[in-house]
Amino acid sequence: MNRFAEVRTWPLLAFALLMGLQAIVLVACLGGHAAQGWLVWVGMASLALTVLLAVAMVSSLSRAQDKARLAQRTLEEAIDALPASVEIFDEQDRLIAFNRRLVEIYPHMLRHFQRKSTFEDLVRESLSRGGIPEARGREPEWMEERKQARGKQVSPLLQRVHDDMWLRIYESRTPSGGIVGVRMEVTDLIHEQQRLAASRAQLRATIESAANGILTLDSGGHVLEANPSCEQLFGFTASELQGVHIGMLLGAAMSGHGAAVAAAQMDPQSLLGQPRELTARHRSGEALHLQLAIAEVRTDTIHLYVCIVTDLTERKRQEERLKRANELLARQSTTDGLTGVGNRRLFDQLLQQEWQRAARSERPLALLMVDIDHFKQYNDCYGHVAGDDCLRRVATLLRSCVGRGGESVCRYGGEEFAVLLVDTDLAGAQVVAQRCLDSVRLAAIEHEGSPVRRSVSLSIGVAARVPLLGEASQELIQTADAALYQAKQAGRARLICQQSA
Ligand SMILES: Nc1nc2c(ncn2[C@@H]2O[C@H](COP(=O)(O)OP(=O)(O)OP(=O)(O)O)[C@@H](O)[C@H]2O)c(=O)[nH]1
Repeated sequence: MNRFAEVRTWPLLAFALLMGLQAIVLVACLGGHAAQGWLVWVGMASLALTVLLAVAMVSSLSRAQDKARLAQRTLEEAIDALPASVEIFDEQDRLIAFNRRLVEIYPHMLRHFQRKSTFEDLVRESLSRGGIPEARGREPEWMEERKQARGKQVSPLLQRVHDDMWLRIYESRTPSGGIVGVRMEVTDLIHEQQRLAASRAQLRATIESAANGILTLDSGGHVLEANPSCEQLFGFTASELQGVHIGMLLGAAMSGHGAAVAAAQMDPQSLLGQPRELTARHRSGEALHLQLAIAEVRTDTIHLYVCIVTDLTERKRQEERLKRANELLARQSTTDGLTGVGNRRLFDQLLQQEWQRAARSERPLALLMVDIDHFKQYNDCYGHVAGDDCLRRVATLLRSCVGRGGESVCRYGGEEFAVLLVDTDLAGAQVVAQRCLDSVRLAAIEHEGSPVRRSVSLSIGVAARVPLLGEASQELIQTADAALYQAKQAGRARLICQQSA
């Protein structure tokens, strides 16, 4: 229904009736009934009514025209106010109407729009100006394709025009065979899409070439994507990894029930926060040491996790090797190379450390200064190589006598050993010293040149005390040394105990 130009039919019917009545009157008059006065009156009345009706119809027509003009102006203004361009072509594809936006999009084409040009003329003009970049170099073919598709497109056309402006073009055919076209400018949208595509490509390239493994997980912790580093790290292809739960991947260092429990407990949400170190297994079964950092990505429509996996396996191996080398170095730096017991440096450290500990705890600390008797004669008699061997044997015997792994036996210098006994008073130290004497005696290491007896013997000076805070540890050494001197003086192969002052 046309809301703007409503035409009423009853005035036309009334007009026709009145005209008929007048015709009847006219026929009656001409037929000799002129004398009939009432007939004249009827004729005049119907004439007057006809005139009134005609006047009413003319004014109604004029009002209808005003209404129609108003409606058309409203329509034109509304179409002009649209943010999209509107163009209407008749059935011969001639432009018959367009709005202001079309001129804004193609200001250089105004002259052609006003001339009621055909669509083909307009497109040719655009092509001649190079206004359609996608057609450059193949204008005739492009024109043909465009004509073929004209008004038949199922989805809108996306077209780049002058000044890198992008348009989305909707075309539809009207029932009378014309075409209505609507062009919406989508330059901002396309530029945004281009920027997005560029940054997506950049991100993809970064992920693909990253040295770290990168995994994306769904909200339940299942792998969505894995980069090549991840494939290399775990020995599985990206498609094999897809759908695998993160717990299965990282809890693989365990086996059996433990692994299943760990997998179930490994909720990505619980892994958020500081990067953490985890163990896993390569497809080959090789143990992996990994660092895992997880970030959450949550928008209105997306909820996923991005995991950065760093392979620490080689670094851990190197650290382990370095640790072992350092331990060896530390052991070597405190071990006597000949006998394998502690060296003088270790003895100094131990004495200092235990002296202070004993002072703090007010517990006694004992020291045995052990010297092989007439060792010069031993060397002279059996040679230095045998002398070295004798030193090794005595060191081993001493270690076996002190207990606690014998770690407190140190070579003090030459053929002299020092034995530090923690938490041991003079009586306890005496027992240990006697054990040492007996042990060497029982070993019966031949010593032809000894004036004491025909086997190796020891002289031991024993000292013990509860140290006072701030007191120097040298005091203990001096006392033990003095006791050793006394043992030598008294004929060797014996021990002398001396309570430290
Ligand atoms: N084979 C060997 N001999 C050593 C080593 N260190 C020191 N000596 C020897 O030990 C001997 C110590 O001799 P002295 O200090 O005279 O003492 P001693 O002969 O044992 O006499 P007393 O201690 O008085 O019983 C020296 O001949 C040193 O050369 C060593 O590492 N290997």
